[in-house]
Order: sequence, then structure tokens, then C-alpha cells
Amino acid sequence: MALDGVGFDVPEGQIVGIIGPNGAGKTTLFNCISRLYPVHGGDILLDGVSLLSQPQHRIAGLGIARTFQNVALFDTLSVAENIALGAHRRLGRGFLADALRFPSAVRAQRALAAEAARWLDMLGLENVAHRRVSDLPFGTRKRVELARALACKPRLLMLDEPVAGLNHAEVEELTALVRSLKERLGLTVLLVEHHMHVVMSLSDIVVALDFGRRIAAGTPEQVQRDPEVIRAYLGDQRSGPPRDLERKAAS
Ligand SMILES: Nc1ncnc2c1ncn2[C@@H]1O[C@H](COP(=O)(O)OP(=O)(O)OP(=O)(O)O)[C@@H](O)[C@H]1O
Repeated sequence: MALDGVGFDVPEGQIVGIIGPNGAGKTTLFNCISRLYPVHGGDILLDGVSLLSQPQHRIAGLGIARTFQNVALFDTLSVAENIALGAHRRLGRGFLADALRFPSAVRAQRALAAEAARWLDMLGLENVAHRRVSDLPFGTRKRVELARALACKPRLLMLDEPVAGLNHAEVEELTALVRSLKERLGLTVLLVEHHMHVVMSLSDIVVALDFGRRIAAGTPEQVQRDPEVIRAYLGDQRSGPPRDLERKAAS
């Protein structure tokens, strides 16, 4: 069983960080919320509405946007086009209206371009707006993916290892960006991240998983001190304990 009775709330306007050693079930949890994996029991509610009662293709329409660990963009499209696609769900018109260039479709196109420009500016991507995504370095593509998710104006933003594969300076930059976006936009975020400093500094609440079970939940300070959490990381020979936790265990 990949997830066994895992329960927690994500309060509006807060960041909830999910931690756990390799194989704990973090990605499975994301895939269940996105409805990529079937769920065999329990429920997942967004403002009291069961996501499990919705078809998979309606999940984005309900206001859930996500980024992926390895970045999932349309590589042959430009940065601006990728971001506009994120806003299309909210502002786009039907295929026929677009194809026949109805006035409503022309207005929608302008609104999409304006929306893309807004996110390009907010994420510092103006200089690469017209570059093909495949030509850009990994760190920039991560920011494009974040911009596309934000352009959906999500009620819940799910970030899957947003700093994985980034260098030290890029990690600092993206962490500061997520913090400032949360403050400016009042984002509600579910964050999976192995980088302990990033999770602990960004999250209002941290939930720790191990072998598919929730072993702790609370403020970052509470979870870092939790003996079960320290044990789970020290017992994990694959990823090794995060340095913060290792120090605490040693003392
Ligand atoms: N498609 C699958 N089929 C069978 N088992 C799977 C599948 N996906 C994940 N698992 C198993 O489910 C468990 C949870 O895996 P998951 O990838 O969710 O962990 P994780 O916490 O995200 O790990 P990591 O930090 O390494 O990404 C693991 O035992 C994994 O081997």
C-alpha cells in the first residue's frame, strides 16, 4: 500500500511541506491529488468537494495546478506561449470561435497575451519570452513551469521538488521567489521537497511521511524535533538524513 490513511489539511494562504525519505509516498500523494493514480479508499476534498467524484480532466478546472520534478513543458513552443497555455483554461474560447476569429476570440487572444506578459514580468522571464523552451537552461525552465502553473490562478498550487537539479544560487533565488509570490498573491501551496532548508524555511506546516504513513505533522520546528522523523531519516540508507535532522539526532 503506497499511502495508508494519510490525512492532513492545507489551510488557505499557507504552504504545507511534505517530507519523507525516498519511497515514503510523496509523489504518489501528488499523483493521487492530481488524479493521475486511482485512489482505492478515503477522500480528497477541495472546499468540501470530493476530487474523487470528478473526472481527471476537470482537476485543473477546479483550480489545482502543479509543477513536475523533471519539468513538463511544451518544448517546441516559446516561453510566452507556454505561459499563455496556463491561462487558456480561464480566458480561452472554443476551438471554432478561435479558428473563425470571432471578435470574442480576438479579445480572448489579447487577454491571453496580456496575462502571459504579466507572469513573464512577475517571474523575471521577459528577456526569454520568445525563446523556445527547449533552448533554455533547466533553472529557467523550472521558472517557466511555475509561471504556467500560476497563470491558471490556482486555488491550490502543487510544487513537486521545485529546487531539484538547481545550483546553490538558483535554489536561493527560487526559494525567495516562492516566498514573495505567496505573500503577494496569497497562494495556497502543497510542496514536496527533499531540500530540508527550503522546506523548513518556506512551510507554515510540515507533514512527514514514511512507508506511506503520516508519522508527524506540525510547525517546521516541531517536525524537525520529532523522534519518529529523525528515526525515519537516520534509518534511510538511500538518501541519508538531512543535515539539520542529523545534527539534532547527534545532540
Ligand atoms: N507506479 C508504481 N507502481 C508500483 N509501485 C510504485 C509506483 N510508484 C511508486 N511506487 C512505490 O510506492 C512507494 C512510494 O513511492 P513514491 O515515488 O511516491 O515515493 P517518494 O516519497 O515520492 O520517493 P522519492 O523521494 O524517491 O521521489 C515506493 O515504495 C515506490 O516504489
